[in-house]
Amino acid sequence: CILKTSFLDRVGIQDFVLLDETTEEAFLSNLKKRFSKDLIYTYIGTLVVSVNPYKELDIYNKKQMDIYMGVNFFELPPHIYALADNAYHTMLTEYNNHFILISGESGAGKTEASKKILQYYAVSCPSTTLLNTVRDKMLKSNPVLEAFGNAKTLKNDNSSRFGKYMDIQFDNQVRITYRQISRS
Ligand SMILES: Nc1ncnc2c1ncn2[C@@H]1O[C@H](COP(=O)(O)OP(=O)(O)OP(=O)(O)O)[C@@H](O)[C@H]1O
Repeated sequence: CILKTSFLDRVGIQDFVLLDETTEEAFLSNLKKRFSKDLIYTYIGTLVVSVNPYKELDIYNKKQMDIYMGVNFFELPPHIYALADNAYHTMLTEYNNHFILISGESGAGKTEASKKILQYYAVSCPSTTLLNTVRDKMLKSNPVLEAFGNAKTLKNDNSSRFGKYMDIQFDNQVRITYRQISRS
């Protein structure tokens, strides 16, 4: 069971900050060790390093979302949901804007990561029937954007041929009220 495996995530070092040696070899060896056990996420403090698994992992579901909801960032094994949850809850406590910057080479998994984050917010944020429309639009806009803006390249069969800036706004009851996507 993946859920159990996640809890018992003891393969390699979960946070590169804790590596004894700060060499490229030690970094890559830790990443490789974790990747061989399908542990694609590793922290560097509050950064998340993600390696594209190129296969479906059973770590993106409602059960996993519930586990990460409202839990301290470092209490559970590294996950993109922990990052999303941390940004959301820091926004609530600090009353200011937050951004998640996703970067990496073509095919690294940036688009997929952004979708996982959106899905997390769609499921975990409070909602109403009216606001569900915003949520649905938020999730359903991706295939349309990809249909027009993606193309097959040597590196990625579904490569985004545009930069993406997503703006998600919340009302005073921290419900998603608006989402805007800008392309460049
Ligand atoms: N977390 C993941 N789990 C399973 N497969 C993934 C994951 N992330 C990426 N992939 C696979 O890798 C492919 C490429 O990922 P993605 O399109 O997100 O890369 P990208 O970094 O956005 O690339 P580009 O810069 O070219 O747009 C996806 O179509 C998907 O098949």
